[in-house]
Amino acid sequence: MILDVDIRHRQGGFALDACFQSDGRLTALFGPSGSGKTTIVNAVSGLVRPDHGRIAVQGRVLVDTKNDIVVPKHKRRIGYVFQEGRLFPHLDVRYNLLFGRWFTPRGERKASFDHVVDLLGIAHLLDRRPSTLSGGEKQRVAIGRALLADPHLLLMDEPLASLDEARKAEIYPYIERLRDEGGVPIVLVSHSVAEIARLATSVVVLSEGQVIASGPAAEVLRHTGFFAQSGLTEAGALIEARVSRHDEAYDLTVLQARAGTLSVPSLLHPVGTSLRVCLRARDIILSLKAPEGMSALNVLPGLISSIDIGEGASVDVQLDCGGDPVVARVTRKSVEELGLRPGVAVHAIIKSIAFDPEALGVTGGENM
Ligand SMILES: Nc1ncnc2c1ncn2[C@@H]1O[C@H](COP(=O)(O)OP(=O)(O)OP(=O)(O)O)[C@@H](O)[C@H]1O
Repeated sequence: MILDVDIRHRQGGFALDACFQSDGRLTALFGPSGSGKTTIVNAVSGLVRPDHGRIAVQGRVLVDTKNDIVVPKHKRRIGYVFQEGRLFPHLDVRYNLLFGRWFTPRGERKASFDHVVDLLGIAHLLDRRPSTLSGGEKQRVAIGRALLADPHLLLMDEPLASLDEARKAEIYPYIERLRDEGGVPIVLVSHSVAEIARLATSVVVLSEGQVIASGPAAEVLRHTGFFAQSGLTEAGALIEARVSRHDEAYDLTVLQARAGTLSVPSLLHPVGTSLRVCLRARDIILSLKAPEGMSALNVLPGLISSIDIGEGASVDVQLDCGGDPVVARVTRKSVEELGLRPGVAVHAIIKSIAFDPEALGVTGGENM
């Protein structure tokens, strides 16, 4: 197990009671403001000492209050990347990066400087001072500095929150590479379901200091009810698809998933690239018959596997489309009127516009 957390902690009027395990290469902690994400991250890094409980990282116990174990912060080998990079302004990028190693025992310095620099695409920045870097570049250097300390876990507390959408889009591919090739598991605090849909392999959802869901990203994200307080509109199914061809005449790219073929606005990824696609539940409508005379390009036949009835007018209809899970958020009224129930064959109709290039991530193939 990469991360095993079972802690209780009180601060002011707030009570945290969090229990979850994660084996993911990138675990996202999601929840509304004040739900306890930073408190958990601080307890793992050693900035906060939980009142009760246990924390283990890669099998190594960092906190076990029953047995009076509290490993000091500097011995935990946890990398931390803050919202604002916190680089040393008087050192150039090279020395900021090298600073990361100083606290790691010599025999345990395994991360290769050149590999980390290459992974994060910062070779051309090595002689520059932080004040001359863009926000995204600063964050890449901050991530590099943390990695060069050979951490057992990398904590990222909303590392992209201060960046605009364009800068975020620039840095996502580096986080994907880090997840797939970096060799260090990551915990990412995020407010954005779109970001989680793109990056996470596991998700922990918090609400008022409690864990309300945790598990593989594809499993958690397709239950939109977990995201009711914020991010409901972005939740949906994660599926893997390969670029099968580019249709230049119509500026479209055709993807092949187990569920069927999907046409999306033209992508730059070469044929054969494996992509993670988020099919947002709110962008899908269901039809009992194969639609005709419709402008929607993407129609996936499937069988209803279950219906999640929660509070309110909407429900999640979970489908099995050729082995890919797909979820549609529809009204309870439609469920009744169409006679939807498990086992019924339907067609999921997805508007081409539902494929947001920002929600498409390159996947190493084992990240779902
Ligand atoms: N030192 C403290 N003393 C008292 N209360 C605190 C302290 N630090 C945090 N809190 C409270 O604990 C709760 C959880 O805070 P935390 O920062 O973990 O939430 P969060 O989910 O990370 O929120 P955000 O997304 O806004 O960063 C909040 O209600 C906060 O006001």
